[in-house]
Amino acid sequence: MGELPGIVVTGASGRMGQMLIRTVLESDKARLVGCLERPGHDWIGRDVGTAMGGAEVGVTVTDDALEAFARAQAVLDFTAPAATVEFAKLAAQARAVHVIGTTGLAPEDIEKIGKAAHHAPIVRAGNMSLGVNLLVRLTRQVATALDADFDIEIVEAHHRHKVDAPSGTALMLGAAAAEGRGVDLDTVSDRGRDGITGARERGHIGFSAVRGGDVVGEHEVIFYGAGERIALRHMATDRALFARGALKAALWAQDQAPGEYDMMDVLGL
Ligand SMILES: NC(=O)c1ccc[n+]([C@@H]2O[C@H](COP(=O)([O-])OP(=O)(O)OC[C@H]3O[C@@H](n4cnc5c(N)ncnc54)[C@H](O)[C@@H]3O)[C@@H](O)[C@H]2O)c1
Ligand SMILES: O=C(O)C1=N[C@H](C(=O)O)CCC1
Repeated sequence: MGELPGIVVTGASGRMGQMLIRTVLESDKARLVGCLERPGHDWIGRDVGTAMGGAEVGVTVTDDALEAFARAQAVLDFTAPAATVEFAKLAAQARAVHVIGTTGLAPEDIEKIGKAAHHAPIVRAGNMSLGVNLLVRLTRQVATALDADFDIEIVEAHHRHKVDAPSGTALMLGAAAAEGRGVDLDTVSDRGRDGITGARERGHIGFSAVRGGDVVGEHEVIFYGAGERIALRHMATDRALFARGALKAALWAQDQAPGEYDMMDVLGL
């Protein structure tokens, strides 16, 4: 049997970074070959196992992305938009699979990532869980079945540290609802209502973001009709869910041609 695929985790000290490192270390299908943090971070030069408060694992945290990617088959990246755009370029250069969980990407970031995908497979999703990706499918299906007599509202809740809103997942759900209705999300999106907003517009899709405490991630799509309502809901209770999905994506993409993929492709939904 050949060597197991080597994985680099970016944003090693982050909430997701640490979860990804644990998931790779516990896996019998992959091995951890590198960990990245931003320049100047106090984990640089330390063994990542001891930096996380445990035993040594023989992987030193670095800020040299290209050197680390050159030793890897895949990069698991849950960091921040500017870092992810740079990592897409470098992972493509190293011909390594790039799994992107980072949310809050601007359209121009996504365009740059698309260019990098000409050289290596990139799997990008605002949510790596099976349940949420199934919820996306169900949302599209319900939105196709119901007309604009039903008002669609998407409500999401996350921990107090989250920096982007609406969440990447909420945007995936909104895109699915818009697709089901055959409309363009950008033209029907209602975000951040405040003040004298006027009555709700028929056919619009509303977004509300709640932030607080240690909520891992909750999403609800509600179709409000006259005298009835339908609610589709997902609750994540453990970040390991996203890390397992990311590793699954990295292993799946080893056999794929360069290009852009999402979790629907990975999960075969
Ligand atoms: N797709 C999913 O399933 C999913 C799940 C959870 C979180 N996320 C997303 O993942 C991202 C990270 O979330 P988090 O809660 O772990 O955030 P976090 O702030 O805890 O971690 C981000 C880490 O990235 C590091 N970082 C930033 N710039 C860097 C650079 N240039 N080089 C190396 N490291 C760098 C930071 O130092 C930090 O350690 C967010 O965009 C979040 O929305 C996605
Ligand atoms: O903790 C976060 O941040 C999460 N971000 C993703 C999103 O924006 O949807 C997925 C859920 C957790």
